[in-house]
Amino acid sequence: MPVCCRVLVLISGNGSNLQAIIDGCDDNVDAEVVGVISNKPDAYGLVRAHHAEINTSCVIARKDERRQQYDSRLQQAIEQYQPDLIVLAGFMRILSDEFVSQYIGQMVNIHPSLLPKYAGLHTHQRALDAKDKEHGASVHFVIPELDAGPVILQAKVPVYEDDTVETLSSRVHEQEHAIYPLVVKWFSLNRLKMLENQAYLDDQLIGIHGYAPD
Ligand SMILES: Nc1nc2c(c(=O)[nH]1)N[C@@H](CN(C=O)c1ccc(C(=O)N[C@@H](CCC(=O)O)C(=O)O)cc1)CN2
Ligand SMILES: NCC(=O)N[C@@H]1O[C@H](COP(=O)([O-])[O-])[C@@H](O)[C@H]1O
Repeated sequence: MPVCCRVLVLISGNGSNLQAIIDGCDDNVDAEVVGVISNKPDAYGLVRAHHAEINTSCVIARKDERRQQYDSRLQQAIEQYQPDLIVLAGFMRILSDEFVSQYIGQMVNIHPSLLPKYAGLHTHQRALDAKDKEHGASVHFVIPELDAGPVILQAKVPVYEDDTVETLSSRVHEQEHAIYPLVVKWFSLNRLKMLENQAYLDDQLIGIHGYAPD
């Protein structure tokens, strides 16, 4: 029985969020990680995918390659997996506007801050420098503007006076691993409901016109 939601995960590094999503796609979730794409050949997330018997691809940036050229190769790799949901999980490349515009509503990202605070890089250090009392993680839809897409789910953590980037990022990571699998489940349930509604409408059209649209 094919799953309702085919999930493709893009990574650049350790893949702890990938692992949380793999572990979260259990019998209670009608979703499956069908592939992992990395822009770094030594990303440990590729090892995690191999252990889970998930197909992988590497799309490595070439010297002096324009962003659009890279994205075109990335798109070819993505299309092989025919995903319903594309999950950026520590994928450390800014994607071109035309590339992202093809996947609006189908591509999500996890960002280590309480967006709209601290878009971009080095978020934990920035929160410490600002002496913030709270920090966290955000899952958002990806749009061309960096880290500016509609937020789907956030998790907050306290910031302690003796925190370092290491202690704070570890506390944020724990919350990331809780919320990202929830977002995958939410997206899968929404897709299932959409497919059921479409089937209902097709049945109604057969009743009215004697046929369903192609
Ligand atoms: N068009 C978009 N692309 C990406 C988004 C987005 O919202 N819109 N989210 C990012 C993820 N991200 C933070 O969550 C992020 C990733 C990478 C960078 C960045 O500056 N990358 C540099 C290279 C850095 C490196 O190689 O270490 C770059 O691409 O030049 C900022 C934020 C994913 N893409
Ligand atoms: N701007 C993007 C960004 O910084 N993403 C961050 O990269 C880490 C990847 O960890 P992982 O490889 O262990 O999932 C995560 O903490 C994620 O929030």
